[in-house]
Amino acid sequence: MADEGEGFEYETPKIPARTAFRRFWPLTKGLRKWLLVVWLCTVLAALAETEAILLFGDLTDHALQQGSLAAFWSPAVKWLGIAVAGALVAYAGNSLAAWATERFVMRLREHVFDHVQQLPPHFFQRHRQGDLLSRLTGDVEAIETMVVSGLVGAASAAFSALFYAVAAFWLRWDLAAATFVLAPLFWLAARRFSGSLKDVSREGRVADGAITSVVEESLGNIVLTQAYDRRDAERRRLREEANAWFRASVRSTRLNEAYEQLVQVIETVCVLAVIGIGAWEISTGRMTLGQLLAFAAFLGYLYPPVRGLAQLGLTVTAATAGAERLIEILDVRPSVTDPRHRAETGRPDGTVEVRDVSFRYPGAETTALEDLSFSVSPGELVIVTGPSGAGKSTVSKLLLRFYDPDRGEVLLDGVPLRDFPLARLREYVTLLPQETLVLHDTVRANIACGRPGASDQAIEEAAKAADAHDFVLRLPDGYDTRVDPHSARLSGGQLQRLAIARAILRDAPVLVLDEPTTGLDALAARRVVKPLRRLMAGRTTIMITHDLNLAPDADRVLVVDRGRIVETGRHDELLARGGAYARLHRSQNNAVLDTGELRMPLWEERRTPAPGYPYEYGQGQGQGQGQGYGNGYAYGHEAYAQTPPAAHTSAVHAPAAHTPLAPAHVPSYGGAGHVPSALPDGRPAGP
Ligand SMILES: Nc1ncnc2c1ncn2[C@@H]1O[C@H](COP(=O)(O)OP(=O)(O)OP(=O)(O)O)[C@@H](O)[C@H]1O
Repeated sequence: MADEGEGFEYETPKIPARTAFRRFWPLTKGLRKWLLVVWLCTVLAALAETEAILLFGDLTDHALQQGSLAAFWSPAVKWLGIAVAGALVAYAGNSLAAWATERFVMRLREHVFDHVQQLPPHFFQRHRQGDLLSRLTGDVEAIETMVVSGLVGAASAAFSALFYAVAAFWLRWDLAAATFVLAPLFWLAARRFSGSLKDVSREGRVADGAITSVVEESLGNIVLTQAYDRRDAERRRLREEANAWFRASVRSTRLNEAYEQLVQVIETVCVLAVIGIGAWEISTGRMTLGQLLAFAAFLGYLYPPVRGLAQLGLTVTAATAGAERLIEILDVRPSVTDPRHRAETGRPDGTVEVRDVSFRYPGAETTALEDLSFSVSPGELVIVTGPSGAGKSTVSKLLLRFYDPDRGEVLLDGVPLRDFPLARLREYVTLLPQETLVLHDTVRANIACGRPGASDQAIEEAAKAADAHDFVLRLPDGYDTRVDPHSARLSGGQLQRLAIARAILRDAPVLVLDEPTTGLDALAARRVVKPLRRLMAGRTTIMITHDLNLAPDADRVLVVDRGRIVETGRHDELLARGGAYARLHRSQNNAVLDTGELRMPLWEERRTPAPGYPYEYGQGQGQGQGQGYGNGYAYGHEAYAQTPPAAHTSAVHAPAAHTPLAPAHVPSYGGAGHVPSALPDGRPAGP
């Protein structure tokens, strides 16, 4: 198994061809009988060729040398019949071989792809995507040349070589023996070249992966490239990798060509030896010209398989370099697997408990989480916040069971997550990740992937609940409009609303939201709040976020720092405490103030005012001054429905001198002046 604990780069293992072959041979299961048929076709084709050669000798001696047309017809008809039968057999054999090899390639690719899809997040952070692509394409094909074509080719070549050799011996054993003395020269030549060829193939495969990576990364970063005019730098990066590939490719061609030419020379020596001995035999009357030509023809047929065997050795050696790269991936074990004894549970209520959890990423030096404990009751909203690198996203990875904790346990309805079948667990716990994940497919398919097989009506209802229906209908083909991850058709906020629709359709009892508003501008962030609320309603929600605008809604806020919970409580309690949370909140609000007018309406009042807290909150009931703001106001608006209005109606204190949002603006936002008159540390909020 690849050691994940050693560091951040994996070392490609060096593997002998035999080990690589054994590793992939099991994938030929079900194809082997067809490979046998292919081999039989090759044997039959070789038999047909042999018969044709013998008929050629017969024709030379009887029809040509004696000038007899009568002696021509019978062998000619036989020859033609054999040629047609041989052609049919060769056609069937080659077609079947192509079918079997392509099936193998598909099977191998699926096998590796399946495996890669189970690998933990850190694997993808440590491997370049382009390199993985090249392994799934070029390297997979290289293995085919070793396992399927290689094997069938070797078996066919070995049979043909043996067969023609026997035929040559049968025709003239002494002449055959003389030529066979030279046969080991082929083997020596192949041996001489194989080591260098393996090295150069390895370099070529690595360079190929690097080129794909550079192209992939560069295209992914095209905006940065163009905006900063990094074309030269990117070209240089490509050229560096391409140079490595160029050198490996030229060296490989040179080696192959040198081997080819050397073999040609050896063959010429053999043919000259045969002609020399043959001329002497004919001069002494021990051989006819027909026999000599037939013998030479056998040699002509014998050399390709002998050469092929040696060449195949080289091909297999080169393919081993690809096999090494695939085995390296296949040896990385998924960090979590399905349990042996599955918990028999129905749909959980959604009680989540994180119990004394510690966790360190494979290969990392420090722990990401340390003795973390908290629990969430069904339907509760818990916000996990903290500074960057505190371990917030790691919590989400453990809740989704991308990893198991090193110590402690994560439980759902009292059952450890590791006892749930993975597929079932991911049905019960839905992740809404930070980056909006979009399939290259239609809008409909993008929503439906939340629940495969969902009806169109269910999809549209989910889209309506996510406030996506209207903009989807405005797309050129409505729900059948195709989108992709870099789609310019949809804004970040719209993509996020599609993701929310997908999560609504999935209807899991537990939701993990990882920074659901990060990366969105203020207006877009506001527009997703209402759909987010609909998504969270009635579900256990753990929201990981820096954005504390939703914190007043939370039943509890956990402040995580350096992998530990440093504070826990309700938003207002924590603010009143004036500790880590209050500092985080303050720093965020400073940033909010910096962004000026647009963000102001995002200021939100608490559900219950914190006594003694130096803030003064504005009201949030304003609705619908333009859609963006209307939704923004929903931040507070839906919360009001659940809490007595009196609790939310602190006076608006938004003096013009304190804020870029002058009083004149306040009414235009529906009176929602959530404007602090002073910062928590007592400084005035305005300039
Ligand atoms: N794949 C990884 N391998 C090793 N260490 C990692 C890996 N991913 C995260 N870490 C480390 O674990 C710690 C917690 O990371 P995490 O991503 O959970 O932080 P976070 O609070 O979500 O940060 P941010 O708010 O910036 O997203 C950090 O020190 C980080 O460097």
